[in-house]
Amino acid sequence: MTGTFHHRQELLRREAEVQLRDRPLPSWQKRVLHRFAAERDNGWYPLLNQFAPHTPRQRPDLVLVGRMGVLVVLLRETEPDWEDSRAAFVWAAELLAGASIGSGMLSESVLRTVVVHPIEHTGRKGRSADHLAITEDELDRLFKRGERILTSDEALALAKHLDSRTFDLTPIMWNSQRIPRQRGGVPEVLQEPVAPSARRPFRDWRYFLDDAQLGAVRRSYSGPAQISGPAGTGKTTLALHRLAYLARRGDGKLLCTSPLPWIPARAAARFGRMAPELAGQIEFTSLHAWARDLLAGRGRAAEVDEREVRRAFDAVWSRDVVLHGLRNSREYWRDEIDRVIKGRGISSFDAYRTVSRKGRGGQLPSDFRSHAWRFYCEYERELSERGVFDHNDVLKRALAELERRPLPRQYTGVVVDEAQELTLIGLRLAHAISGAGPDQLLLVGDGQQQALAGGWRLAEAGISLHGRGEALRHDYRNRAMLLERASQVEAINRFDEGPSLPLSAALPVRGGGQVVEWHGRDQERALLCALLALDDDSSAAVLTETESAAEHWLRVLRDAGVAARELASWDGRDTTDTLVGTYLHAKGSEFRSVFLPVEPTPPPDTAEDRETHQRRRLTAMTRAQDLLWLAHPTTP
Ligand SMILES: Nc1ncnc2c1ncn2[C@@H]1O[C@H](COP(=O)(O)OP(=O)(O)OP(=O)(O)O)[C@@H](O)[C@H]1O
Repeated sequence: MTGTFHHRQELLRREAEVQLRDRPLPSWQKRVLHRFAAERDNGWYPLLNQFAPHTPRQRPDLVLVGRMGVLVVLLRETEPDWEDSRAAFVWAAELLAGASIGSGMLSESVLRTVVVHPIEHTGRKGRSADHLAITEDELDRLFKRGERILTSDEALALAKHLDSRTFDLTPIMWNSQRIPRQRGGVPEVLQEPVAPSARRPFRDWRYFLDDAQLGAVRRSYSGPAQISGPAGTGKTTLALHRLAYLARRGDGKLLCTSPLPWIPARAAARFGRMAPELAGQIEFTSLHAWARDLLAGRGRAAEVDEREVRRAFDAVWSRDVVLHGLRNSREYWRDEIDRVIKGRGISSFDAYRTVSRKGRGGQLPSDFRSHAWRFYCEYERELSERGVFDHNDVLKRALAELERRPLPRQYTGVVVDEAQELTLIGLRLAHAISGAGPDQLLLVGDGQQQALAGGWRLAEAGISLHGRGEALRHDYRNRAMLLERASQVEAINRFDEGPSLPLSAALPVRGGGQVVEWHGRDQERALLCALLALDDDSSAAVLTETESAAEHWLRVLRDAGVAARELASWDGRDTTDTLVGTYLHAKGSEFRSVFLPVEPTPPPDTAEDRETHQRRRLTAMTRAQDLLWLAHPTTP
């Protein structure tokens, strides 16, 4: 078998020798081409640049399409400039744009740039941000390593697509007209976008996007833009692809940030699985960490002493008699200060008196604002007496610092994920970091998943979308049954900026799924049994409303011998441990199975607490891909 295989490869090599005999290529380049041509029976289709060996500097000499993707090959005696290798990549990527294969549109992640040097090359080899550099004797590496992204039919269809898009590339050793269609039909490469359907197999997000996603990845936005869409519709996926797209078209830095501190690390883990070579060009950091680093870099105090801040608040709270009477919730008044007064940068009672408090409760007496303002002033006094500042102060100071002295070098682009959780000050800071120029700011979010108090409008931060908003619709995460169940949660969207869709309007890409509505007495036993019955490779999470319930379940799981870890500190890397954490910390994550036990907390007693609870519950439910387990304990 092996002998026959090598014999066949030798025949192909010789055939290639004959075909390329009259091309004025240096002999080492011919050897490389012969080697590539010999891989045809393994489903590799080479396309040679018709100008080779006088290929323009910023073009590939060869493009090779196979099941492992598309190789953009530069045959060079010396190391090319990074601009040349990137430009060759972008040239091939533009030819590929719009190629729809089977179940989706191909993303640029199927392309890799390879620089092949003659054997005597002594310069740098190996992987860099822009390409892999090898010598001709190492070509086997290209064929033997890597995962299969495409079927053979798809590879052929893609090779034909490239052939049809340019006269610069010519097939070697294969001919689009002559290779017969294989039985079962070669998928057509369509120019028309095709919406994904449940009938198609589920594909890898790194290589396949839908037309709405790909359109937004490649679109040129003349100013700030927004991506919205219900849970699981691929907003973060799109944002990561866009970061890669922008990174490949320039050498500037990009920033991927979020008001929720754990989101950027999880996004970075995903990006690393998609385009590790570009990771150095993108900063993944929370907005607070970014602000702190800016201040520290400019010699300004920036560390928040959380414990002392809590003490300052508690001191005022313990003295208060009025606010307790209006609403006896420490969290509510903490939010009023953090999210409404300081979070909006309000610095006078007059401004506070008239500010809109959308979603913050209408039943409070009209003079509550003067009490809340006094409370806030006392809190500020406590902070200054203790010589500390809180997270809002860090954002405010960073904003003032940027106004005083802008960044020496602007980011090429800034993506803010979970943008609905920003405070107004946070939004202003993000805008100040990015600037308002073309492609500089992309806000990604979903108002139906808003978990923290908000209530601002983009215009208050000087941002205007002017129609630069897209809403995604196809849910790639939640199987149909789960989506249907989660859509029953009445989660009100208070973040009504740009286009948006409720979860009930999302279209599931994958059918089926399992929703278990457990009724019974012994919730712990039932949950453990269901968890232990999962397949070994099933990622799972137990999600709770409160921190204390999360701690409880972590203990229960560990006591039962289940490998479990805290969700709050999880960075998104693959793990076989069951993750346990709050609904809030579940943002930016997903699991095959999600368990939602019930906890002994009194139900929310105000309309806005109920709203927040519903939005958080919707977020928690939509973390599940295949199985959603919901507890309904019966009292003894
Ligand atoms: N075009 C696609 N093809 C295949 N899988 C996709 C596609 N787009 C997204 N996915 C997958 O769908 C899941 C949800 O994507 P993502 O996390 O980007 O959604 P999201 O809209 O940001 O979700 P949420 O708002 O709930 O956090 C992920 O597993 C992602 O890999």
